[in-house]
Amino acid sequence: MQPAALPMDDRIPVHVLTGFLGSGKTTFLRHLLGDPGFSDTAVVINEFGEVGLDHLLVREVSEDAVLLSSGCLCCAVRDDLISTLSDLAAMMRHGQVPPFRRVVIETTGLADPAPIMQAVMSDLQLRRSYRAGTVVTTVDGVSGTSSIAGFAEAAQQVALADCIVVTKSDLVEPWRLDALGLEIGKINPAVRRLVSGKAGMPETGDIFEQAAGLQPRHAVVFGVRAVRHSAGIETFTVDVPEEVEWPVFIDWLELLLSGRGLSILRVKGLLPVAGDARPVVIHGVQHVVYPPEYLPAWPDGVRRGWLVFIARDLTATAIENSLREILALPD
Ligand SMILES: Nc1nc2c(ncn2[C@@H]2O[C@H](COP(=O)(O)OP(=O)(O)OP(=O)(O)O)[C@@H](O)[C@H]2O)c(=O)[nH]1
Repeated sequence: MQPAALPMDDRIPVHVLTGFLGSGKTTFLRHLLGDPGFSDTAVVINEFGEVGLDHLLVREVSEDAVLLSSGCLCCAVRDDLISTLSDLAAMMRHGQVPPFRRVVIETTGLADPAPIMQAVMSDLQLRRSYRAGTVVTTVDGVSGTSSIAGFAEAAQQVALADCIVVTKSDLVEPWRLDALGLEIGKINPAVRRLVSGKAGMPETGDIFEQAAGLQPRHAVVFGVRAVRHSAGIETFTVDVPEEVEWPVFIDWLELLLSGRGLSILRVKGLLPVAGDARPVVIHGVQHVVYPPEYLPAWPDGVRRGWLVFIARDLTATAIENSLREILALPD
């Protein structure tokens, strides 16, 4: 006798997009949201740092991004995540947000995805509306091997992935990608692996599940106050109130990351640059400074820059003083 078919689970899947600091989560998420099949996606972004940048970049492709003051999802603000998801479900029921068919949580670069999933799925109320989805982990093609070897967080993100996207393939030789693939295989042998790069992003249709629908999307963003995370990693923000000369700044940043890239895991922010009215988006990941990008306008119309650093075993004061000196910033 054939077993009876299981009833369809029509609850909304909650997917987690994770990956180590600067590995390309937001870039990949923007690529996903640019696919019409993902337009009915609610996005929850959790940032590690005093000021959020990712939601500004995601808003470029998903207009309804909202910033919530919060902390790291895997260790500090699980209750906020639960109430956000519960509010979203209620708002959808009441027609206050466009209907969505999936939720994607972009974690911080240091998050452990397990407690995030567990928090969602162990809440009886939430389980009525949501089911556990897929964990997708971005692994940096440039620095992935050293991050996996040096940071338990990076290895854990690989271990728990259902799908891994190796990013930045345009920046590394194929043999290095193969070597990284071997490292990934040692931790998570069965995982599905995709490769992406600026020149060619992977087909995204079924990355979480078969995408469907063309509804408007809705995004909710978590921001974070300064917190101390594991393994001596700290985050701090330097305000840049005055415009800066680009050549002076970029020389300073390149010098800093080439010398201290092992300690400075991530730097990002918005900069007011002389001769350009737009906010210049700064990205540095370990030793690498990425080409600047631009936002069309300043958030809230205020031309005021800031840089968030995520660093290990490095005093914030040293960097702040050096930046203030080079940019002639007030104390
Ligand atoms: N050349 C190249 N650059 C990339 C690629 N993916 C991401 N980047 C760049 O890498 C930098 C960091 O990318 P993000 O998408 O912000 O990384 P993230 O994982 O969201 O960063 P955090 O949220 O701070 O952990 C940015 O300058 C991106 O433009 C890629 O495939 N190729």
